Amino acid sequence: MTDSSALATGTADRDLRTFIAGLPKAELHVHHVGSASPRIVSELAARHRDSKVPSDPEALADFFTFTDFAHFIDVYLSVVDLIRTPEDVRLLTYEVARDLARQQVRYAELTITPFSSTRRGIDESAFMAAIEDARKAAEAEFGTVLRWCFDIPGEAGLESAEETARLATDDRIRPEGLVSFGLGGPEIGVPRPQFKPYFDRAIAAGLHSVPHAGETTGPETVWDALNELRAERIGHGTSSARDPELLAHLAEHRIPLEVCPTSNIATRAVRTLDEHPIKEFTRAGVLVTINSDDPPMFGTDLNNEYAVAARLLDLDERGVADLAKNAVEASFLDAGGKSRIAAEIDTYTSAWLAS
Ligand SMILES: O=C(O)c1cccc(C(=O)CC[C@H]2O[C@@H](n3cnc4c(=O)[nH]cnc43)[C@H](O)[C@@H]2O)c1
Ligand SMILES: [Zn+2]
Repeated sequence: MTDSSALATGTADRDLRTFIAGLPKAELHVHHVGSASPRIVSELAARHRDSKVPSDPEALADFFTFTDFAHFIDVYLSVVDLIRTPEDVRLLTYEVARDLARQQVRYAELTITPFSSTRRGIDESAFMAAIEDARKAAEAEFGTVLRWCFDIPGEAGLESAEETARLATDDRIRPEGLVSFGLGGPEIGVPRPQFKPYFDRAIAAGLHSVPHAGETTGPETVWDALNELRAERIGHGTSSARDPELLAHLAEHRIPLEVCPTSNIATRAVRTLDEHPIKEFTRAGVLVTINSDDPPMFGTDLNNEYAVAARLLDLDERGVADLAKNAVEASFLDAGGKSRIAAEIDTYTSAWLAS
């Protein structure tokens, strides 16, 4: 783990970390390829030796040190290049689910960029079969429920938007686990409104709208995501803190932010953790959810992100449990699924506090 958590190592903090490790959780903003652990990356790099990605896990830590957001995307795409066959896709998905289950993640919405795989020659039906096979195996073997968000890699242009919308809305292709439609990649020079027709199609097909916005650009991008793409949650939304009217709107309309603190430092979207606007969000009454984004690439995991948030928001166990319940509330689970995980969080917290 990086020292991004900057937690003091006192007994109370160790206890809080132990509490977090056992707490049932939901993860709403985590990328498929960005979740490949050093072990998975090494295995894939060993399978595909012409790649520039190091197969030595130690060398990976250096490789995963980013100078800025553009450098991060460059490195990200070199890992995408390691996923070449349906078997690679299945391995990645299944192992990501195993890592989530180890952290007591009961439910995760995994952001997948199918365009990046289909344009590299993976057959679309084989791709969908691989993720679905891994999803069913993960639920049966680990008890972790996975759902998919298909995102447009914005910088790849409208061709990628068309392909992603087609894969997400064609009943003969779209996978059963698909619940939402997103937009990722760089924001600078990639205006959100151009993607409106694709989001309209996805929403008409029953998918939820969850674009990234305000990660590397200002609050106007978040407004565009709300007004043009009909966003129901915002990926990151970091720059919303600069616009009090926007914060009030997010709070009033219960539009959750998917906050990923360590990611924002690793990509240099925010300078230091102490400057992270998470406290402004909670103060304004915005529903904050805690997420890990691309955990191994950022030297973190979801448990560490909760510990970071607990420090920044000065939370005890009950406060952390409330954050975990925010994610359940903001998820696209049905009412029964939400109540089950929320009840599990309450039972776990009460037992912990009574012990
Ligand atoms: O796949 C391609 O061929 C391709 C061509 C041009 C551009 C792109 C992308 O921009 C891919 C971006 C990729 O990054 C993912 N991602 C992961 N973490 C984040 C994040 O914190 N913010 C934004 N995007 C992120 C995203 O899901 C895309 O798959 C691809
Ligand atoms: Zn993201």
